[in-house]
Amino acid sequence: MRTTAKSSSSSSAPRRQPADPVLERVKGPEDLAGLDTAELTALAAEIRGFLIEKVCAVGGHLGVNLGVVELTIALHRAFRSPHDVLLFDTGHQSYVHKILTGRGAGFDVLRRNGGLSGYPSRSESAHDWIENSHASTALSYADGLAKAFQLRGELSDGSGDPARRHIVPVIGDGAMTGGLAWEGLNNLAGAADRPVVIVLNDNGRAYAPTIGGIATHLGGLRAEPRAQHLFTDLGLAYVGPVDGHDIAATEQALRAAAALGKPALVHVLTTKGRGFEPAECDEADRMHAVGVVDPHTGAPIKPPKKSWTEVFGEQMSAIGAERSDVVCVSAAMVLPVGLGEFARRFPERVFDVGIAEQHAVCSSAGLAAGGLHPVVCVYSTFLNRAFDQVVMDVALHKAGVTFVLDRAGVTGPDGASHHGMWDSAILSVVPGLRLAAPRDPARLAELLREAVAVDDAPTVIRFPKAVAGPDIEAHTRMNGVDILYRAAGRPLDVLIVAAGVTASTCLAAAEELDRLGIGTTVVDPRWILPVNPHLTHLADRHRLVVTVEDSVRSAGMGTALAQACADAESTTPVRVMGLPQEFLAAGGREEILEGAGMGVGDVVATVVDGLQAGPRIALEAVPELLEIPEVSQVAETAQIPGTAPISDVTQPPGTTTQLPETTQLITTVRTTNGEARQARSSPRH
Ligand SMILES: Cc1ncc(C[n+]2csc(CCOP(=O)(O)OP(=O)(O)O)c2C)c(N)n1
Ligand SMILES: CC(=O)[C@@H](O)[C@H](O)COP(=O)(O)O
Ligand SMILES: [Mg+2]
Repeated sequence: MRTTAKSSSSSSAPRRQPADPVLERVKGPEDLAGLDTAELTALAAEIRGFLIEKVCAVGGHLGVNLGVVELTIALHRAFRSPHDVLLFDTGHQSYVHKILTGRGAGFDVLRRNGGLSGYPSRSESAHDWIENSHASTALSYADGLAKAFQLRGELSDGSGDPARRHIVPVIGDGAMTGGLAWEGLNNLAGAADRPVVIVLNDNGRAYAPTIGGIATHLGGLRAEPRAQHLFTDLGLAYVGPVDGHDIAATEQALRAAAALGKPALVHVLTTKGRGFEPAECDEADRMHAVGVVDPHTGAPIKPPKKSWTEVFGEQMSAIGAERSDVVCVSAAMVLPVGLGEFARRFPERVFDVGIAEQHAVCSSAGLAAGGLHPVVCVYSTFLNRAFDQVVMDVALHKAGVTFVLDRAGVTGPDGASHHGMWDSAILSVVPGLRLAAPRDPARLAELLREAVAVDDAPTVIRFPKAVAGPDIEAHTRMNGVDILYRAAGRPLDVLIVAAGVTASTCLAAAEELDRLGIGTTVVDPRWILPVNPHLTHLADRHRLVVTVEDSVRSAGMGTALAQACADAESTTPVRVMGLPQEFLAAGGREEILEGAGMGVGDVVATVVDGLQAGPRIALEAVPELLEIPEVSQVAETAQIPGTAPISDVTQPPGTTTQLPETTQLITTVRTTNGEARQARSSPRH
């Protein structure tokens, strides 16, 4: 079957709603059955108007969903969800599905804390079988479900038995560039007795036009549907290509595929951004996803401030001009990761490999072996997929590959799957790997250059989805550790170790702690993993260490430092602050950080609590403390302009830090000859 794409009548503003909107009559997918052709056409227009109005107001995946309006209506007419299983790959195109399954009212709080998720969500609806957002998974889910339903006698066999279920994964052409999709396809195609209806939503783009042989092949099928094609060669029935904006034709194709009783692929052609002129004309990505934008022009409402992504893009471009051996690798996200300028200036040195993070990493090991220095630019959450390649193909081979992880830490509206909170944990176990977290734009520039200078190990730079704040100058740098704050005239009560952008929170906390009379030192190790050995020396000099990082606290910089301190027989307690080992919901970045106990007040409270709970030494009882040689060494190197050197603020004999409560008075100290010794002092009341 072949249909011709209708020309789109696009608008640049929400359409006026008719007096008796069809959409209001559609409370669930079952209400679609009774609609005639004119009503279905009106419904599609109303849904488009709804999407433009709502998504422009709150932000979200606009162009993506405008492209699947008719396809989603056809899917819900051809199949009986949730009895039949609709699986939206990546899940960013599920807005129309949400509208048709009774969730339209939630769009005012789309992607907000407690609001409607931007992706399928099982807690929202029985119509959502999976809650994905990482691409290329739907065919594997479909394969597993088909096997389960077959064993349970529930899988459709094409006979039309209403008790049996169809499984219908909907996957984009971009997602088809991911290796996992082909692993799923291989299994589906090899099981002639497990009919699954694969819907390939081909709009020719991921963000940018889809790359590689698959894209070429799909383009060939668009031009000449009767051409030899690999889907039938693999064993799948092929239906299409069909105009995905023609509801009747698409529904008919879906029904035909379902009746075959064997695995089939329906090739549906759609236009990303369909019906909204600013999106249809947007060369970059057809307004794939937007912030809050004008519903008429598509222009951002607030002029965006310079983001970490932009700072990185500028620096990367400058490095590209300095070093002809530096190349960049992106997994279908050249513009979102900030490589636009680099790509414009050095097009031959940017490789878009498709949505293929594993391949991005492994092929970068090849680029390094070939004498280049690759910089792999991905969102933090998507690196999870390529962990094995980081370990085996980069680290084991001592390949000089730099990873730049955008969207590290709390991201915000995309919710649980998109927070880049696992990178430090998984990378902390990779031998030889160095991980840096810049606290400000100047450090990003500096660390990126340090990273690309390493040619015998993986290096990683992580930064968040946020506005890049002002530079925070250090008072001094000691053995690679930046000393950001040292309370003048106060004892060495607490060492706060700030990872990357948590520096500003820690500095605000230090000022508050100063008001409480607590002697605080704030340092930024810049390279947060592996642990800089100097940190354990600094830890030794303080009564308490508090580490702060915007990644999961159970394994990262803090736990590594605690372990290093224990290995060095330091008795200074280490309190680790970071994100809980939980899936964090959507919301504003600051809101989520506060909710996770990562605010200024939380740092202050942790310090106060730690000092109250930890060991206290009245120094007259332990005169050896003052003889520890490193103290004077620290004093030599650590003088901070405008503040006292660290040795000057070490407590003189006979003094104690003024904290309000009675505390434990036994501790182990290291003496000048390196012995660990238990020291007792009399309680202070
Ligand atoms: C593993 C992974 N890498 C990157 C992304 C980011 N991403 C989201 S949508 C998208 C493009 C998807 O293209 P396609 O599957 O064709 O869907 P379309 O947006 O065109 O409907 C990308 C790269 C992702 N979600 N998952
Ligand atoms: C679906 C997906 O993974 C991307 O579209 C992602 O939502 C983009 O996130 P940003 O908006 O942070 O670029
Ligand atoms: Mg696509």
